[in-house]
Amino acid sequence: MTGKIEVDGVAKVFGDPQRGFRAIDKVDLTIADGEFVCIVGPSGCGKSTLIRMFAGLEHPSEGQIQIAHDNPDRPVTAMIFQQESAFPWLTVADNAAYGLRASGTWKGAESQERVDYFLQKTGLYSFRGFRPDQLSGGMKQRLSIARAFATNPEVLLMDEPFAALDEQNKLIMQEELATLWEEFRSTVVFITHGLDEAVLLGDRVVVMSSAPGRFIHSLDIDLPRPRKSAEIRRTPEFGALTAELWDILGHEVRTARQQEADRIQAAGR
Ligand SMILES: Nc1ncnc2c1ncn2[C@@H]1O[C@H](COP(=O)(O)OP(=O)(O)OP(=O)(O)O)[C@@H](O)[C@H]1O
Repeated sequence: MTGKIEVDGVAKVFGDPQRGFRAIDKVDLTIADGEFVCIVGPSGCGKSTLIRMFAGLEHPSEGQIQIAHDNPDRPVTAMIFQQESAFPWLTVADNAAYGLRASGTWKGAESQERVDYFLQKTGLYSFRGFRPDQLSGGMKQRLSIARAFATNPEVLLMDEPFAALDEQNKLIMQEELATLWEEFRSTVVFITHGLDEAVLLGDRVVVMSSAPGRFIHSLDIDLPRPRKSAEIRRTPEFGALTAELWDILGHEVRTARQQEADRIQAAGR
């Protein structure tokens, strides 16, 4: 195995293996240890299905996914979803500690220190006695980030984590995530619809085709780090990379829209 994550000939068919819906078609991908990879693609191309397979929540119909588990003291993956995932009956502090406890890697005071550190980093420390329903949407998503980082996973999986946030909060969260990641440099797979978000955060952006999803392009993002959102967005390089991505993706989005229209028409016949 050469990468941290190896995807080898993976396909996903929902329903009957022969006549079911082929969501992902024979994809190959290698992600290096410590690499931040963003995946973009039209709606319905199989991005969530793919990341769910990385998390072990779905299984490939063909091929295999291998994630190197190099350190048994660390969980292999932690996932952050688009939707809030805090337990409403637990305090902020207990929610943040939950991942560590659930993965069986809780080590008393040392773990508590780690949880407190990430509560501080995400600006939630003074809210640690609150319940999730006393937090705003942005704060709840910061709680998910604190919980995931606290587990110190070998691979952090993020499925459109900021999609439900308003634009201002999204910009702040992107920068906060970039800063946190630059400190820890775990391997990250990040699904997004935002091309600017992908260029701002990623070392590499992988583009998926319309369904059935395949990888059709991989773009290295050589922008210097640390990346400060406001500064980097003003650079010509940022604009050029975002435009290059849209040149490739725009065609796929139009194809996906046509597929959708054809499907609706066929269903109405
Ligand atoms: N459990 C399932 N059973 C049947 N079909 C499914 C299932 N899960 C996903 N699909 C289908 O597989 C395709 C890919 O879905 P997926 O959610 O992975 O796409 P996506 O790229 O993440 O979409 P979006 O960007 O809109 O979130 C879609 O057509 C979806 O309807």
